[in-house]
Amino acid sequence: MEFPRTWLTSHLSGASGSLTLPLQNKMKCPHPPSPCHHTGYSNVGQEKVSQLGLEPERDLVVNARKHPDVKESFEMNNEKDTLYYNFWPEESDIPGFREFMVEFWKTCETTSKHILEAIALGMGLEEDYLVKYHSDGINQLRLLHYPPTKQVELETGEKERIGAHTDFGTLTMLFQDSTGGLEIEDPHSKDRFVPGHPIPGTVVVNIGDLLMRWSNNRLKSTLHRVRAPPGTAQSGISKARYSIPYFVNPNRDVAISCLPGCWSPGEPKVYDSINAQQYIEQRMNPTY
Ligand SMILES: O=C(O)CCC(=O)C(=O)O
Ligand SMILES: [Fe+2]
Repeated sequence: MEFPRTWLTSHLSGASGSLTLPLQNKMKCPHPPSPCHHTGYSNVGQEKVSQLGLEPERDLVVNARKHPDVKESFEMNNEKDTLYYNFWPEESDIPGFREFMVEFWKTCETTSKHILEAIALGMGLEEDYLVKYHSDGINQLRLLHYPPTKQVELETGEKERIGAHTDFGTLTMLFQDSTGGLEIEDPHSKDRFVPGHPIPGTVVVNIGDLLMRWSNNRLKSTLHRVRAPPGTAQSGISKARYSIPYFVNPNRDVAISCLPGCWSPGEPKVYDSINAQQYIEQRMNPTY
């Protein structure tokens, strides 16, 4: 999918500017301790993204957390969300940031609805079939900054920018800068990751777990991660990376059950029905 290049450049650099604020300013809007209230600023080492919410063993979670992701982030939800409301930096520290982000969030929401319409049509459903389950706008915009890190530590996996995971919700629109390092697992070959090279002016669209469940595995939520950028860093220190995922999620009360047309006696339902919010919270819990 193509976005106007100037729009993308100004949003990537403009929004990411908030992460270059001094730490004491960023800490005026800290992420609360609850993993599910996923808004505000998280410093390097606070979050560990993984697949672990799918496995009950607590010691695995504790182990994974010994190698936290080398990234900092600022997350915001719909301004109208009264459950998991937003935390903002002080206006005087970064004038216009809040207004800018709210507009950015809305532009992404409009675009996401077009993508949902296209997917519904492609699956032989009414154009608004999926959009109507997304009317509350439970979407999240996330600014990510991966600071410069020793290249060798990223190459060996001793440190991770973001560990291998699938996204939780319906779909993700991912804006990335030109640094590289995003890798996607080949759906036909387990553990083989291929680079998701940045293409100027485009946004990567990931299918999330809930859409995979909805579609009875016809649409796949692929594992992805961020490792060392390609090429050799002369200094031994890899470049910083900035990216902005926009996570599109169903309304909290939606029961995700196999979509009409995605199952038959010859193609039985793979998943039980699950509540959208319950699934997302199960995945969020081990991350903080
Ligand atoms: O930085 C990236 O490109 C990937 C981010 C990501 O996968 C996520 O936040 O879920
Ligand atoms: Fe992701």
